[in-house]
Amino acid sequence: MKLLINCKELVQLLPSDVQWVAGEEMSRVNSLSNAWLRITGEHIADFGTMDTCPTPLPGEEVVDLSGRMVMPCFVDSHTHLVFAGSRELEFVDKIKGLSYAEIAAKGGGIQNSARKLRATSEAELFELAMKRAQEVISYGTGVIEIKSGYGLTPADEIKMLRVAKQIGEATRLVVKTTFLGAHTVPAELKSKEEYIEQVLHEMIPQVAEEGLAEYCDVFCEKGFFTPEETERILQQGLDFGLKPKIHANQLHVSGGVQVGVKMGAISVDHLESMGQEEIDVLKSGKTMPTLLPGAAFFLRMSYPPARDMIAQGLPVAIASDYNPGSAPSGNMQLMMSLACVNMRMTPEEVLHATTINGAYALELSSKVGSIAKGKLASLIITKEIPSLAFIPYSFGSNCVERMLLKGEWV
Ligand SMILES: N=CN[C@@H](CCC(=O)O)C(=O)O
Ligand SMILES: [Zn+2]
Repeated sequence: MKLLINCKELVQLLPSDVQWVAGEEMSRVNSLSNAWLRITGEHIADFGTMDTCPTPLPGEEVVDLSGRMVMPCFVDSHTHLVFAGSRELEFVDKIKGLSYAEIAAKGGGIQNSARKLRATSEAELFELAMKRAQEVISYGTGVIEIKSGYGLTPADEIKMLRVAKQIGEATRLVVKTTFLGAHTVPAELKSKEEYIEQVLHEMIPQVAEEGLAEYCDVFCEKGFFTPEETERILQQGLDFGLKPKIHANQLHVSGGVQVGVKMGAISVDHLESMGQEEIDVLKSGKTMPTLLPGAAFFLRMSYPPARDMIAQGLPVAIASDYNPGSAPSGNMQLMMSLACVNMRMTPEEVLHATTINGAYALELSSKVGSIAKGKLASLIITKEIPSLAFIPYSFGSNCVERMLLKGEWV
């Protein structure tokens, strides 16, 4: 048991039955000043203001957090954390003027990561991913989604998902895994149809049988997979118990949002290219629009229209998209800063987007994403900072002093 006392503020109090926070509501965050919080096992047992602070129980660890805020951990609902090697030479190509599509066309991009991943053993991949996992924890992440998609063969996709699962076993992170075989067509195959057949009839059944993923994702984009192909793949996923997610509308208005909502996708992610029609479609469904400001920043693309979406009553989640090509950072505090500066979201809005709305995108709203009795005690203890707004304001700094994951210090 642990009793945190003299907390400057408990930030983001929301009952466990709140699934997401949308529209105007995103601008308000419930907090409690000068507070205590008790942890029993992995969970938040209770909390209140210091005038009601209970007497510590025998053997209970009491921690004085004067000056520090306590917040729910970040929920990073979209990452490609398992990868081999880096792609900084492509970064230099981009600086010199090549586009994402041009780099992909000359064998770079996802193909480059696939070559590197196939040449890396499961044990090495695990070591690399563990370092990244530890780094993102130090920046406040406690729940993370990890995709496959750099293997592009049955064996290598399976290898990636096994490593992703191992990260959940070797750390106190909550890990959710997503099969993204349809990330691109591997260079060695002549026809896309041949690869789609492999995804449908070899990869999805095997991933499902081994229980390696909960979600199935497709890169729905010109030059990658069409909306019709996306639907076929996601339907096969559904038939095998994998729920849909989509990489949608990153480079073009791709039709991905429409397919996602039609298929009941848990989230559609990226959304750099959006029109009113896509916003209207999202309003008609329960799919979480997930914005990835790190990718827009790194690829120097226009940002998703977060203000329009929120003004029209939608929720939005923010995730890092941590990957070696388009977003080589898993720092969710930096994502908050990018969202505030480039999408004009307020600190309160980005807090909802990186906690409870990310939790919805992983079907975990009743377990994480806010401070509530019974939720997991996966919490950020900040440094001595003046306010919530200081976190996105002080971009590039780490405002996290310590992390508690599932009730334990890490
Ligand atoms: N857009 C597709 N997939 C990744 C990037 C993949 C890569 O360049 O390695 C993304 O989410 O941005
Ligand atoms: Zn991605």
